[in-house]
Amino acid sequence: MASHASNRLDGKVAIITGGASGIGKETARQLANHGAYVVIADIQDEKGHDLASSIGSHRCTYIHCDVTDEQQVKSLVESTLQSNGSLDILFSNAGIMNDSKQDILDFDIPAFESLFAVNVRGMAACVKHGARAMVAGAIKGSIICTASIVASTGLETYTDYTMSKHAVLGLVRSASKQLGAYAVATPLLCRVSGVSEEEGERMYESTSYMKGVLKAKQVADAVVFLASEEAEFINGHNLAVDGGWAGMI
Ligand SMILES: NC(=O)c1ccc[n+]([C@@H]2O[C@H](COP(=O)([O-])OP(=O)(O)OC[C@H]3O[C@@H](n4cnc5c(N)ncnc54)[C@H](O)[C@@H]3O)[C@@H](O)[C@H]2O)c1
Repeated sequence: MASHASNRLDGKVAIITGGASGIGKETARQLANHGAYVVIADIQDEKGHDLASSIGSHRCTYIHCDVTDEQQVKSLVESTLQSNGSLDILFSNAGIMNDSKQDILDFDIPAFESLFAVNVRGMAACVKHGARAMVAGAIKGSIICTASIVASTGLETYTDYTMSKHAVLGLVRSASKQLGAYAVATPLLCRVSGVSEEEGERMYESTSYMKGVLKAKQVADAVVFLASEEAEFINGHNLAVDGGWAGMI
């Protein structure tokens, strides 16, 4: 069982989509360590259940939720409210990349549609139902979406992924205007990878403007900050956790 790092998020209830792996998994641990009750939502049931039990049933649970299905997203929010009485933090993080390079000359439209179903439609469904719950319950909550550095720039490849992350930025910018007084909505970092973690780290180290490479924990730390009272007046902001990369291009 993980140790309790602080009470910064005591009494807060969080949903993390795509919480069974990678950035979502690390964030689940961090939010729980800071005192939040965490609902991990994912389609990888075994990994999700294992993670929830390693964090501890008093601080975490797993719910199967495919974000491409709006009904499942709605039920996820409803059951979180029913079981925990609140929804204070929504980390909308589930996202995928296609295996193919998706160069525009060989653009695979069905693959693009499947990717958009998760990265864009799923993200919008989560923000919609999370925001509805917060507005209805007069909850001063935080909605945080994982975007990408490719939300602000183009790539030679992965056109569909790049398009989807631009869309996340548009979603957050619009939602933050509409929800204004109620929500903090912040897209986070991204880098593109089709290689192993170690290979990726070596690759990205050469493009980094800082010593070392970006780790999931550093993104999770930013989420903890955005979800905390200290970030109360941050709204509609595109926080780049990228060692200064985006500012240099
Ligand atoms: N890894 C990176 O370098 C990086 C960098 C920046 C941003 N991102 C973005 O971060 C987010 C998390 O990615 P990651 O790198 O941790 O990848 P990951 O594959 O480790 O985690 C993504 C999780 O999303 C889940 N998921 C996929 N489809 C889903 C669906 N339909 N419904 C619910 N859950 C679903 C997966 O099962 C997985 O557990 C994504 O939005 C990704 O685009 C990744």
